[in-house]
Formats: sequence, C-alpha cells, structure tokens
Amino acid sequence: MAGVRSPATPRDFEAAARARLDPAHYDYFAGGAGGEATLRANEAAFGRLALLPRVLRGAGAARTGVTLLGRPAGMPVLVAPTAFHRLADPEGERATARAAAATGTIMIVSMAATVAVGDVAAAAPGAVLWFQLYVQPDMRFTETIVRRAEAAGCAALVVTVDSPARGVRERELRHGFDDLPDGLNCENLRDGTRVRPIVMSPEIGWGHIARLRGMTDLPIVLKGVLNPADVRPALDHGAAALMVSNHGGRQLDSLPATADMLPEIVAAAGGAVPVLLDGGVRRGTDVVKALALGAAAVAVGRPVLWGLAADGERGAARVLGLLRAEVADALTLCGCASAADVGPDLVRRAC
Ligand SMILES: Cc1cc2nc3c(=O)[nH]c(=O)nc-3n(C[C@H](O)[C@H](O)[C@H](O)COP(=O)(O)O)c2cc1C
Ligand SMILES: CC(C)CC(=O)C(=O)O
Repeated sequence: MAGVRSPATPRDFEAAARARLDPAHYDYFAGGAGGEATLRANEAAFGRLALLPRVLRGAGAARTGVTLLGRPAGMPVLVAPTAFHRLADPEGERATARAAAATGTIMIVSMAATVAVGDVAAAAPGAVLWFQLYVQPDMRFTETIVRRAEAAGCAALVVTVDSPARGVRERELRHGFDDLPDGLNCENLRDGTRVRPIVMSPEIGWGHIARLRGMTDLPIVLKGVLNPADVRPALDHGAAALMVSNHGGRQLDSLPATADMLPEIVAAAGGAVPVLLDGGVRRGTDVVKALALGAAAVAVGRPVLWGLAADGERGAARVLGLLRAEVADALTLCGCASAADVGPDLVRRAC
C-alpha cells in the first residue's frame, strides 16, 4: 500500500486510496459543499472533546456489541450510505458488504449504489443491510425501490431528508464530474430497460414520510436531522430512529458539526428513539465521545471508501476491523465493559 507499510488506523488508508483513484473520483469521495467549512468542522468538533475515564471499575475487557432496532450488531459503528462504490473497486458494494459481514458491521446500502441491493445481499449472505432512500416524487417508483430493498432482506429504511437539492461541490465542478463513467449505473434505479436519474426534490415533505410509513413495515430512520425543531414531527411521523447528519459536509456548507448538535437532538428525542450520528468519525475515541453525548451508534462514510479504494474488500474490512479494535480499546481504557456503560460523565470540552 502506498505510503504506509502496515496501516495502524483508518486514516492510514487515505493516501493509498488517493494514489489509486482517478483524481476526479478521489475528489468526489473526499470533497464537501462550498468552502468545506462543515466538512472540516465535523472532525474538528471531535478534537475539541476529551474523554474522562473512570478507574478501578474492574470492568474487564470491553465488548463492542450493541443492539440496534432490536437486532444485535458487532459494534456501535455502521457503514454510512455512500454512492458509487464501483468507482473505488470493481466489485463495488459487493466487496463493502462482504467486509461489513466479516466484521459484524451493519451496512447502509446507498440508493445510488452501483450494484443492485439484491445483488449486494446475495454476494454477502451474512451481512445485515439497511437501505438508504431518497424519496422520489414519483411515489409509485419510490414504492418499487422500497420493495426491492424489502426483497433483498434489508432490515431498515434510512430516509435521507437533508437533500431537497444536490449540494454544490466545487471540487466536482472543477473536474467537470457530473456523471458515472460508461458501464456504471445506479442499479437500484432500473426501470425496465432504462435507469432513472435520482431526483432530489424540494417538494418532498412530511406527507411523503407519512405515505412511506403506510407503505412498509420496515423501521424508518430519518437521516440528516440537524435542527432540534424537526425531532417532534419526526417522532409524530413514526421514525424508529434519527440520524444526526450534515451529509458529511456535502450538502449545504456552514452547518454546525454533528457532534456539536448531538446533545440537543438527544435531549429533544427524550429517549423515545435511538439517535445515531455521522460525520467526521475517524477513530474509536470519536465513537466513545459520541456515545457519551447520547448516540446509540455512529456511522462512517469516507474511511470505508479509503479502505475499499486502497485494497478492495480486504481494505474495507481492515478499516472496519481497526475501528472495532479502537472502540474496544477506548471502552476498556475508560473503564467500560460495553457501550451501555458509557455515560455523559465520560466526556468534557477540552478547549
Ligand atoms: C462519496 C460519498 C457519497 C455519499 N453518498 C450518499 C448517498 O448516496 N446517500 C446518503 O444518504 N448519504 C451519502 N453520503 C453521506 C454519508 O452517508 C455520510 O452522511 C457522510 O459521509 C458521513 O461523513 P464522513 O464521511 O465524515 O464519515 C455520501 C458521502 C460520501 C463521502
Ligand atoms: C449520487 C448522490 C446522490 C450521492 C450523494 O448523496 C453524495 O454524493 O453525497
């Protein structure tokens, strides 16, 4: 692998990924909207938090397992939905799903995957998959997509609600990157012989969530909730979980870091549903900080893409395996036997 003989932490995969990827594709994965202030803020917010371990609790070596939406998961870290994995590796989302299965990690398959969700599931029989959906204004087509996710055995629908329009990413504009190369498609959007474009519509509203709720028995996770005022309507519309997210800084720039908004969203949810977070999680200590601020789990986007681009399935599995080991290490060194032992007393503002 370029640069590092033996990767010690997920970040070590980034240089190798960059060396292997077409620069336009690297910048698609890495970039954010506008001046990328939010992209930087997500990581920086974790840097401003410190952990405050408890001592002599005799907790034993930590276990990383958690229960999410009633099902066990190997660690409180999920694979965030990211598009276009075949830009990183020819096996694409199949490789990511096998890596997720190998490490007991829930994978949220993007609606913009370059492998159809049914084929992803077939390639990784042990994987627990959730499916990410952009509600399409044509609700009949939305239903077709939902049925595909159900048929593939997905255990939850993650509805991305932060995208009434696509974010403007200056790196993409500079490269002129606006479409997949020939031969690659968003396979979940097949409609007969054609592949429909993804529509990000400003017309989507709570009424669509109500219709979706009536369409499927799958638990619905709302991804992209950042303003505490949106928590009440989310609960009223039957959300089974919320994901605090600013889309990895890729939609609107100048949004707050997710770690900074997490406590307010957790307070607004009042324990009614689990709250997840993504954005800037790079280390096991970030995961434990998020748990201490009230998250039930976190998700990682770019680190998985670095592993996938650097070394395919093996690289993605290594990234997830390193994260799991880091979570176990951070829990043990905080005096916690498991994620359930992590409370708000474990985290402080460092500066
Ligand atoms: C290359 C890329 C593609 C993404 N595609 C999607 C997507 O298809 N659907 C979605 O809801 N979020 C998408 N996201 C956002 C991620 O789900 C997640 O919110 C974000 O990456 C988390 O931040 P992190 O990369 O700092 O971990 C994408 C992110 C990246 C980096
Ligand atoms: C193809 C896009 C809709 C995927 C996305 O959400 C992103 O690039 O952030």
